[in-house]
Amino acid sequence: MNDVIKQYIVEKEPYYHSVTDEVALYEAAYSVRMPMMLKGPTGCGKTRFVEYMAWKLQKPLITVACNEDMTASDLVGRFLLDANGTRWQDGPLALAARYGAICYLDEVVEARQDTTVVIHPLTDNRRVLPLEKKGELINAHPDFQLVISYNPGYQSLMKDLKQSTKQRFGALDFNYPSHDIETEIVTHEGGVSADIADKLVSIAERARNLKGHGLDEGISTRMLVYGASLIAKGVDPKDACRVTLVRPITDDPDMRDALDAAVTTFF
Ligand SMILES: Nc1ncnc2c1ncn2[C@@H]1O[C@H](COP(=O)(O)OP(=O)(O)OP(=O)(O)O)[C@@H](O)[C@H]1O
Repeated sequence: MNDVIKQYIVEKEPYYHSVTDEVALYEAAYSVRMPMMLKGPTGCGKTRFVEYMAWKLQKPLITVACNEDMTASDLVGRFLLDANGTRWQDGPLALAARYGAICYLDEVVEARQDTTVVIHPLTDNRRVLPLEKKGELINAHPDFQLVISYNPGYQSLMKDLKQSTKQRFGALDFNYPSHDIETEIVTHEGGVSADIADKLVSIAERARNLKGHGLDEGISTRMLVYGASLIAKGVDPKDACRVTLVRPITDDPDMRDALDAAVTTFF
């Protein structure tokens, strides 16, 4: 394997608790190098899943957190000026395509429209990435795969992937895990007892019922792990819940009261 890409190998097995058959489905998709879309709310395990899969498949993983200022050049690369003149620097997508990594574009819908143009020829049978400024066409390495994440809750008509983009991907649905699995995850990741984790998950379940009734998004597994990690450090559970579960998610006083009530039911 090329030295440039070696640093992106996931050395240690990431902790990932599977939820259904997503591991087998992803393996099958990777075996035919199908571009994949991981759909689901924030903090429900999509990034951890792709890290785990990269480790399992022993393929390097290059992750890009997309944002609205991101341009196609940020993905593809650009000429840099240094003491010796100009030199080309591959962007993360070019690196992955050239040397054979899994490239994970987190929340690609946030990026500007011109970025979707560059992923199109990579995600059909051409599997090429044109570096227009450099005048080069990269034929993707056989190990290359593109994975994107997509949060259906955030999309509006103004900002969504076009059908011509969506239809280039296979998709896996993610959601908050079932009560027992989420309890195991919070126990493991947060370093608390199963009893405490169980209470945190129960609070989240109540809050998730408020989604669409005052809350835009549910309390995520990530937030529960944060809460657990404060409790594991000796913070009073009620305070830990306020800091990690209630305050970040809403400023609405009525919603905060409703969430506080859920916290006091369990702690
Ligand atoms: N199935 C799971 N197995 C192990 N850990 C999990 C799982 N689901 C969630 N987690 C925990 O929740 C945290 C957040 O998950 P992750 O970062 O994968 O979310 P995400 O869906 O990628 O969020 P975002 O869309 O905001 O990037 C992880 O760091 C991990 O601690």
